[in-house]
Amino acid sequence: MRDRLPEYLPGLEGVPATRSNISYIDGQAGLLEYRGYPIAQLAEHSTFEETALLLLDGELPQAAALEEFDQAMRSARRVKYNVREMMKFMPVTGHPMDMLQTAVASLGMFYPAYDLLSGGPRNDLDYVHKMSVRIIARMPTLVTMWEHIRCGNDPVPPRTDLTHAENFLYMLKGEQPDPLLARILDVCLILHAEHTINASTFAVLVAGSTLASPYGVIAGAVGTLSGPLHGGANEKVVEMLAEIGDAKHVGKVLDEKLARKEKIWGFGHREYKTKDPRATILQGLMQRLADQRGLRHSQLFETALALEKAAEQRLGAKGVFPNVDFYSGVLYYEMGIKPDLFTPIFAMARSAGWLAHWREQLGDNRIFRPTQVYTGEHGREYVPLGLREQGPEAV
Ligand SMILES: CC(=O)SCCNC(=O)CCNC(=O)[C@H](O)C(C)(C)COP(=O)(O)OP(=O)(O)OC[C@H]1O[C@@H](n2cnc3c(N)ncnc32)[C@H](O)[C@@H]1OP(=O)(O)O
Ligand SMILES: O=C([O-])CC(=O)C(=O)O
Repeated sequence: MRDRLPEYLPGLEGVPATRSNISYIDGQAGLLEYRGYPIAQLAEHSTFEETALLLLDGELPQAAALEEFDQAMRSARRVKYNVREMMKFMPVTGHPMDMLQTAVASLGMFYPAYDLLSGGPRNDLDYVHKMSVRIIARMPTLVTMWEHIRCGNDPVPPRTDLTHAENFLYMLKGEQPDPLLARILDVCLILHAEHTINASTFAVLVAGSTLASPYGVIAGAVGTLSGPLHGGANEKVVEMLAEIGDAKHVGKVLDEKLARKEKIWGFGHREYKTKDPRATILQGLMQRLADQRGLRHSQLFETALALEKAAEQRLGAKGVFPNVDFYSGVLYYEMGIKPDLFTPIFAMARSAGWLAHWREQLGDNRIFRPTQVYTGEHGREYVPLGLREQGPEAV
C-alpha cells in the first residue's frame, strides 16, 4: 500500500504533465507565445500554413520549406469518396463536432496508419510529418463536406489554387471567398492553433503515449474539445448573447445568472487571470469587420462589449475575464458562419498544435499512467443476488 501520495489537486491545477517547447503562457501578464514568438506578431505577419509549420518543426521556415509544406497541404485536401458515402448514413441532426470526430476516426479505416511499435516508425519524422499534413489538410474538407451533406447538397470539392483559409470558405459557401473574410479567418486559425496543455492537448498526450494511430489520437482530441467548458464555449457564447438580446439588458441578466451560479460562457480560464490576449485580437478583428463592412449595428457585438464591461465589475476580482471563445463566436456569426460550425473551425486550427504535441510526445515517450486517491471500501463480502434485499447480515 502506498502511504505517501502527493497531494491530490482537482483538475490537476498547476501540476506539470509534460515538458514542452511548443508554446508558453504567462497568465498574469496575458502573454502567449508559439515557439517563442508572441501571438500578436504571428497574427499580424504570419499565415496559418506558416504558423502550422512553425508549430510542427519549431522554426520559422525558409521560403522553400514553406512552399513544399503548402503544396503538400494543398495536394492532401481531398478525401476518399467513401468518407462522403459514410456521412450519408448519419442523421442530419448530428452535431458537426460529433461528425468531425467520427470522420477523423474513420480516416484510420480508409488510410491505415503504421503500427507505431517501439523502435519502429514513431522515430520516423517523415512519417509523423506526412500524417500531420494529411490530417491538418483534411479537417476543413471533413467539416464542409458534412455541412453540405446535412443540408441535402453535394459537397464542394477542395481547390488547390487557394490558401487553407480561402479554400475552407470556398468549400463552405461554394463561391470565391471575400479577401477580407479570408484574411480574418486566417488570423483566427493562427490564434486557435495552439495553447499549451489544455484539456484536448492533454488528451492527445495520453492517447499518443499509448502509440495509438494519429487518427485515433486526433479523434479523441476533437471529442475533448467539443465540451462547453473547452472549445464548445464559443457556440454557447452566441446563444447566451442572443438570450440577453439588447445591450441594455446585460446588467440585469448577468446578475440573475450569477445569482443562479450559472456560467458566463466565454469567461474565465485556468491559466489567464487577465484578458486572454487572443480575445483582444479577436475583438479587434470584429471591430475591423464592422468598420469595413459598415456594420453600424451588430447587436451581438454591442451586447458582447457591454457584457465584458459589466462582467469586469462583478468577476474581475476573481481573475475572470473574456477568453478566446468570447469574441470568436461573435466574429464567425458576423462572417455568416453557422454557430454549430464554430467549434469545428477551432478544431481545424488546433489540429496543428495537437499534432505538434503528438510529435513531441513520440520523441520522448512514456505511457501516461497516473495514480488515484482511492476513496472506496476494502474487503467486502460478496452477497448473492437473491440475498441482497436482506442486507449483508443475511450471508
Ligand atoms: C478554449 C477554452 O477552453 S477557453 C475556456 C472556455 N470555457 C468557458 O468559457 C466556460 C466558462 N468558464 C469556465 O467554466 C471556467 O472558467 C473554466 C472551465 C474555463 C476554467 O475553470 P477553473 O480553472 O476550474 O476555474 P474555477 O471554476 O475554479 O473558477 C474560479 C472562480 O471563478 C468563477 N468563474 C470562473 N469562470 C466563470 C464563468 N465563466 N462564469 C462565472 N464564474 C466563473 C468560479 O465560479 C469560481 O468562483 P468561486 O471561487 O467563487 O467558486
Ligand atoms: O488553455 C486552455 O485551457 C483552454 C484554451 O484556452 C485553449 O485550449 O485554447
